[in-house]
Amino acid sequence: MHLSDILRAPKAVLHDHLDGGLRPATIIELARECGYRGLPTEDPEALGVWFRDAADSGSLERYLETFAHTCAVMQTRESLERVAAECAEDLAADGVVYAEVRYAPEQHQERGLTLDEVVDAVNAGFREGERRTGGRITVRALLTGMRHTDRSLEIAELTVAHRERGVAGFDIAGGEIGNPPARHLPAFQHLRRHNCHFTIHAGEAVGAESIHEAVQICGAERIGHGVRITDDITVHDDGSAALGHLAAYIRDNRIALEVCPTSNLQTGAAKDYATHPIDLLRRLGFRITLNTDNRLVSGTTMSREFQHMAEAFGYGPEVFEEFTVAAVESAFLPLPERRRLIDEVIRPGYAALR
Ligand SMILES: O=c1[nH]cnc2c1ncn2[C@@H]1O[C@H](CO)[C@@H](O)[C@H]1O
Ligand SMILES: [Zn+2]
Repeated sequence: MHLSDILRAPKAVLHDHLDGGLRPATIIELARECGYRGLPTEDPEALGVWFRDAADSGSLERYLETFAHTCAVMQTRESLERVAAECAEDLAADGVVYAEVRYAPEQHQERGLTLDEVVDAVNAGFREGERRTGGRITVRALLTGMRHTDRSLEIAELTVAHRERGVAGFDIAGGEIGNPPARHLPAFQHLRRHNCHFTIHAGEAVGAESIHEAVQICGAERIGHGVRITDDITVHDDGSAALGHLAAYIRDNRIALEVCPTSNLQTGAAKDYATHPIDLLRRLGFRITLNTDNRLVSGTTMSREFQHMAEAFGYGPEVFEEFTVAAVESAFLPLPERRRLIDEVIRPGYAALR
């Protein structure tokens, strides 16, 4: 598949962090404006490389340390609005037609913004970005609670309060080790009581038990990463595979895995592209979606993830269409909107490539 076709192919991303995808030049400008002096360099190109290298650490904890620099410059209404608008523009330029972009509102209060002000600013930025791209992209926000803090119930309440205004659901993120999802049960119970969507980062730094807790104890509808579900799968020498009860449950209930290959290589959740579990899971029938996780921190785009997968597994447009349709089917959007995207944008977009 040619690069121009990969770029042109319609894409959907369910797992992209707002604070992991800033333009390096924007970080530098915002740092100057707000007086943040902690950046490792003021050269945009070098800064982009720095993020990728620093995050390429083999550990999720060290990967996450890099976010101190992006969050530091996202503390005002104007900066949040700008970053969100540019996020929508950059995704659209990469051929993304639908995006769920997540961030943790609690990390943007250092200069006195209320949680509602943070959410309103980011939403305004997304609407502005959609407008600038002529409506080529639809963006929804997911509000993230941080696993190591105790504000998840508050963020879940915020999600419910903003659900009619651009917020599609909730997530928890941050260091997985020592912060199991069930610690945030009151947040998930609140969301379920209010019929609100949520996904959970699980099975990235911790194995199948974290995925079990996320799905069976907390009620997650999708799993962020989830690649360590392979702990519950035995592959025999002849290539056949036996699924444990959890793996079978996830597959048989079509619970989407938000797979982010490049991020997994950086955090040590996978060794290399060629042995990344995405292909095994796909062949076994899991609902796979392909995602960026953090475009800046992982030095990636949706097109680059497509390219890596094409090189590693020979995937062509049929597989990318399958991933894209799977993503929209698992999107936190009303069914008619998902159907419209699939029938009017994604299917015709791939047909035009053939
Ligand atoms: O892959 C990941 N696993 C867990 N947490 C993450 C990942 N990527 C980003 N964040 C965390 O989510 C916060 C809100 O967007 C980020 O600040 C970062 O700490
Ligand atoms: Zn993530």
